[in-house]
Amino acid sequence: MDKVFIKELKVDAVIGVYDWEKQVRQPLVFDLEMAWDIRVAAQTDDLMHALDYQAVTEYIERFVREQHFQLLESLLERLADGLLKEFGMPWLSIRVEKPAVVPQARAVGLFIERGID
Ligand SMILES: Nc1nc2c(c(=O)[nH]1)N=C([C@H](O)[C@@H](O)CO)CN2
Repeated sequence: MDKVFIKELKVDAVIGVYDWEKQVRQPLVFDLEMAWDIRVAAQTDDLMHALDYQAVTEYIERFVREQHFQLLESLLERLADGLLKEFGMPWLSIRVEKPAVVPQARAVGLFIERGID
């Protein structure tokens, strides 16, 4: 299946298990791949038939701004569910990095795949 992707989308979030993390916004970096058959969009040259990566980006920014979780797991599971329902892609993968929060590592994070490719 064809894929639409978003790479290194930076969004500030209130996220974390520790008290200090509930008082600040920390950067998260998202990479997404979303399955989408691009042929109808290509034939019609019409955004209406495309998976609009700008609209997906704005959905993620709004979701992360409005929802506060302790675990990245909680954020990612709900975000994936929301994207599948809102945009109707059959499959997606999301990778999220929390940079510089664990001093020994450049970044930590998660990678999930949901739906059917
Ligand atoms: N699997 C996870 N491990 C940890 C998380 C998380 O969200 N998922 N979060 C933390 C802290 O909030 C961390 O970001 C600061 O040390 C620890 N481990």
